[in-house]
Amino acid sequence: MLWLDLGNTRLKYWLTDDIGQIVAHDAKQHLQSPAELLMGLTDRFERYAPDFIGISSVLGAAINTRVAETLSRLDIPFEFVHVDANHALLSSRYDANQLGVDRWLQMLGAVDKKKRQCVIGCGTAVTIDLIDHAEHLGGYIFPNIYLQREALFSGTKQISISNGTFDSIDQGIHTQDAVHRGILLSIVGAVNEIHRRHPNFELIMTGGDASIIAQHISRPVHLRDNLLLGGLARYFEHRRQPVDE
Ligand SMILES: Nc1ncnc2c1ncn2[C@@H]1O[C@H](COP(=O)(O)OP(=O)(O)OP(=O)(O)O)[C@@H](O)[C@H]1O
Ligand SMILES: CC(C)(CO)[C@@H](O)C(=O)NCCC(=O)O
Ligand SMILES: [K+]
Repeated sequence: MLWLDLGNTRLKYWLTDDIGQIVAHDAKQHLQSPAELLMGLTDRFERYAPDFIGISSVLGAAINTRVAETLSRLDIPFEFVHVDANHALLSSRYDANQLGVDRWLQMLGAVDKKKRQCVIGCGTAVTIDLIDHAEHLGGYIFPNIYLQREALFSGTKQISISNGTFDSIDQGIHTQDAVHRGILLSIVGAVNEIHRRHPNFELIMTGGDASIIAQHISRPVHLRDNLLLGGLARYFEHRRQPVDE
């Protein structure tokens, strides 16, 4: 199977074998032209000869249409996932027309009907979603640390920080430190506050910046790579052989 994640910044793909093991994967910046990027990848995908392509896209109808046109040339069945607020494995109180399918799939990848869970996605946006025994209660969306830094850079005269590392939440005594530490604290502080408000929810973190953030959380955090991939696989697996759960 071939799995595609068309995110805000990057296109990711995974090829899995019959038992769900990843045999190839990559992530590429798509710079607003994912259909063109995909076009350049079709040779590679053809060589893999997957029997199905499952897709998560948060790029909107116009781009999805162009992606579908590109994939049609491959002669391999493909399907975009749509949020299902009444899914047997995960229901949701969120407006299903608005909920990003990447958030939903990350939750689907993590959901455990016996638990209370807080799924934190650390990609282009940071998302925090609460799930109570397989019911999505709602969540929060933040700009990630780099977007926050860009916002400060472009909205102020005296802050011209465009590089540096996010490695501490102690108070800074230079602009550079104050900016990086303030931004990191905004996310770390939010997660700690979520934990204070929902102490029985297990913290689960995924995405490229998960480890940068997790180090500063005062509670145990389960770092989960590829939650979205897990959600994609679960979604199509469940559809093939629906189980009564
Ligand atoms: N090779 C890499 N390229 C880009 N970002 C990376 C890389 N490795 C780690 N990161 C970190 O991952 C973060 C992005 O996380 P993630 O990969 O989950 O999302 P994304 O693919 O960039 O965003 P989206 O899924 O919304 O397109 C970046 O802010 C960056 O700090
Ligand atoms: C929040 C992001 C940007 C996270 O990638 C994505 O899931 C998205 O565009 N969502 C739409 C808005 C929403 O989820 O309510
Ligand atoms: K937008």
